[in-house]
Order: sequence, then C-alpha cells, then structure tokens
Amino acid sequence: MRETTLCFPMRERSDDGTEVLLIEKRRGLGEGWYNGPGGKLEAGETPRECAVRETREEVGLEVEPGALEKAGELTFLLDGEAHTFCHVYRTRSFTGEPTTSDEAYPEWVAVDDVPYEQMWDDDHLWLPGVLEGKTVAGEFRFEGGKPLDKAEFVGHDLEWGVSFAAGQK
Ligand SMILES: Nc1nc2c([nH]c(=O)n2[C@H]2C[C@H](O)[C@@H](COP(=O)(O)OP(=O)(O)OP(=O)(O)O)O2)c(=O)[nH]1
Repeated sequence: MRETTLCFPMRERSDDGTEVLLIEKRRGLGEGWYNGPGGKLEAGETPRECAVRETREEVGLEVEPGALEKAGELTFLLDGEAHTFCHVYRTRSFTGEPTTSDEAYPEWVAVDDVPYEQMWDDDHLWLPGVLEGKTVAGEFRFEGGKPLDKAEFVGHDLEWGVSFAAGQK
C-alpha cells in the first residue's frame, strides 16, 4: 500500500475571508484535478517530513514540520484492497510565495469556492470539514481496476473529531 501526504496551506484575507492553496496537478495520479500539495513518502521519511518536502517541491512554500496540524487519515481502497493511506495536514504558518513547478500550478482559492467538481469524487465529503478545523478518519472505496483515478467511487465511512497519537506523524 502506498503511504502519502496532503498539505493544505491556509491564509486569511482581510476582506475576502479564508483561502486555501490548491494545486492543479500537472501529472501522475489525479492529473488535471485540484488537490493539496503532497505525494508519496520516501524511504526513511516521516509523514510530516514528506508533507514539508512535497510542499516545497511542488509549490515552493517552506513549512515548519511543527506547524503542520494533523487533520486527517484517509484510506483509499481499490477493488477491496488497500491502495493508499494518506495523512492530511493543514497549516497557517509558512514562508514564501507559491510558484509553479513541473508537477503543479498553485492557486489560492476561497474556502467557500473550492472547485469540488474538478477534484476527486470523495473530496467534497471530507475537505470542507478539514478546512473548518475538524479532524477526520475516512475510508473511501473505489472499484473498476487501476489506475485509482479512473475507478468509480462507490462508498465511504467517515468519523469526525478523531484524535491522532501525540508526538507522531
Ligand atoms: N484529495 C484526494 N487525494 C487523493 C485521493 N486519492 C489519492 O490517492 N489521493 C492523493 C494521494 C497522494 O497524496 C496524492 C497524489 O499522489 P502522488 O503524488 O503520490 O501520485 P503520483 O502518481 O503523481 O506520484 P509521483 O509519481 O508524483 O511521485 O493524491 C482522493 O480521493 N482525494
């Protein structure tokens, strides 16, 4: 099973409310859809380190590992088998300005205006709560064979208000 991360940088606009930094993914799984910066853990890396590295590589923002707030743990099943386990973080503490990379076009989006119709089919179920500051554990079931982003989203279970083990991840 793949272990991955997603990071959602957030900021307050004095007149426009809260925004989240999304990427339009330029290649790989979920190409052409919006998501947070993120990707697969490398050998020896903690999830938090992975989220920091992927955010730097994909959009050029520097995030302190300790400033990442764990918001979710999502399991994606494909045809009944665990395909991806994803650690979700949000943060309001970062430096730098988003820049385009080979992998991503970054875009600040109002949290009330997230383009769920151009995202994975399950995201509207959990991302609004994550952007409101909640924590979530979710299981999402897809069917139809690889790749995951061409499979059909068929079911889910969600638990809100979960706590994640202190000191880790
Ligand atoms: N928002 C959202 N993200 C998902 C879903 N399913 C899923 O695998 N992801 C995440 C897991 C990863 O963090 C992210 C992209 O994966 P990735 O970056 O490892 O994929 P990739 O194939 O492009 O990998 P790479 O070659 O760039 O390393 O997508 C989903 O349903 N919703």
